[in-house]
Amino acid sequence: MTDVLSLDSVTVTRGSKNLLDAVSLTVKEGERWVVMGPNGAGKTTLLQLAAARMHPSKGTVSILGEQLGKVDVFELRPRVGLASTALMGHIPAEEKVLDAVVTAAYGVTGRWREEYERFDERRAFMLLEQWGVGTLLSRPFGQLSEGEKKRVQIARALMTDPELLLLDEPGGGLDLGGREDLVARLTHLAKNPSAPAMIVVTHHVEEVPPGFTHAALLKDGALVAAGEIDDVLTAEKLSETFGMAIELRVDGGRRFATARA
Ligand SMILES: Nc1ncnc2c1ncn2[C@@H]1O[C@H](COP(=O)(O)OP(=O)(O)OP(=O)(O)O)[C@@H](O)[C@H]1O
Repeated sequence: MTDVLSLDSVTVTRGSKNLLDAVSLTVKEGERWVVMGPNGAGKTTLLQLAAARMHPSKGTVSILGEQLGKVDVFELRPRVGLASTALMGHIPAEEKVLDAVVTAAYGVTGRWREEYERFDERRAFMLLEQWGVGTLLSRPFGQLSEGEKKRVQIARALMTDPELLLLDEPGGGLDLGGREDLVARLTHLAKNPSAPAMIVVTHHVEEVPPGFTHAALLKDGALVAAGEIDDVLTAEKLSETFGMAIELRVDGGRRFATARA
């Protein structure tokens, strides 16, 4: 299988701090990855690299066969779908939901011309429907609930039919129903063989959709473990990553973690 993303001894330094420290990781076509680690571990930094929105200080990053530093990132970015709260912050509050999705086809976050291709509008609508927010298409984006915004964000990330999909904490701020709905939709997407390779950052093992194939655990910018999900999401490795004794329960393909009493 082809490499979709490859990090080779990647370090990202800001001031005297290494946000990522000698990280090597390869994601192949068809794989579904989850990235976990404590606050400040470097998860978002990793996704920013994968989205061609940051360059490494040391090491090499190759995305879809193109090496960062040797490629025009503006040509590469539409091939990678990114959904993150930071990106969501760039969508103007008054932007209509449909436009918030359509504009991804043009690599912008605000509607900047009156007429978009009908094809793009149809695709945006189809994606909004798929993510259960089709009825909101005319609402201003800023008025949506957190859960609705998350789904619109994912629809937006899929707009360009990306070869790599990156979701940064898609379950953040969702209520129980919203989280379960998201997990079900991601499970469905993960099972689709024509869906892009995926990397999902999450804080909670409960949010890991069944069917995800790989996991990476980060701590202080370094990888604790990376590889097949059952080898990585273990009580022992989660305990090491989070610095506390963790008990893990697996039930119906879902995982549940608590502190060991
Ligand atoms: N420009 C910067 N200069 C200095 N430190 C930074 C900079 N950007 C991020 N950091 C720090 O780098 C570390 C990693 O940040 P990152 O956002 O990648 O972590 P994260 O694992 O996504 O955290 P969280 O779970 O809290 O979202 C954090 O300690 C953060 O404060």
